[in-house]
Amino acid sequence: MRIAFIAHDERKAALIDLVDEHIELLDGFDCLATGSTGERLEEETGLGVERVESGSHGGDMMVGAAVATGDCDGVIFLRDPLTAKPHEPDIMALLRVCDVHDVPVATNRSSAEMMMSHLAE
Ligand SMILES: O=C(CO)COP(=O)(O)O
Repeated sequence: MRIAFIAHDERKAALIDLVDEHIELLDGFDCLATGSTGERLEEETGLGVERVESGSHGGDMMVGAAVATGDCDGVIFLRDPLTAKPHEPDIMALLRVCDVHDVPVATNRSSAEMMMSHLAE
């Protein structure tokens, strides 16, 4: 099971909380994350992740490529819904490729919790 984690700066604390709460479950998974999200997850939760570029530098597209090639089984992407991002097209492309390949993608804490509960079963 390979899961990708991404959070915009305003949502990183929420993602860290979520990962912390499910750290035992996640330890058994292969985890992928965009640059600063991965750095903070490693430092603040101890979760081992494969880090790709920051979202603003192509990281969302790298996660999208993993989805397209069947190398990613789920994406937790806590987006900031209140701030426009210069790399919005990359974000939309990632969400689209998840839909194209029917890979679950959670974009807020509640849906991410549901994905975690499902993975725990
Ligand atoms: O910008 C991002 C997602 O669009 C996330 O990138 P970082 O994890 O490097 O902050």
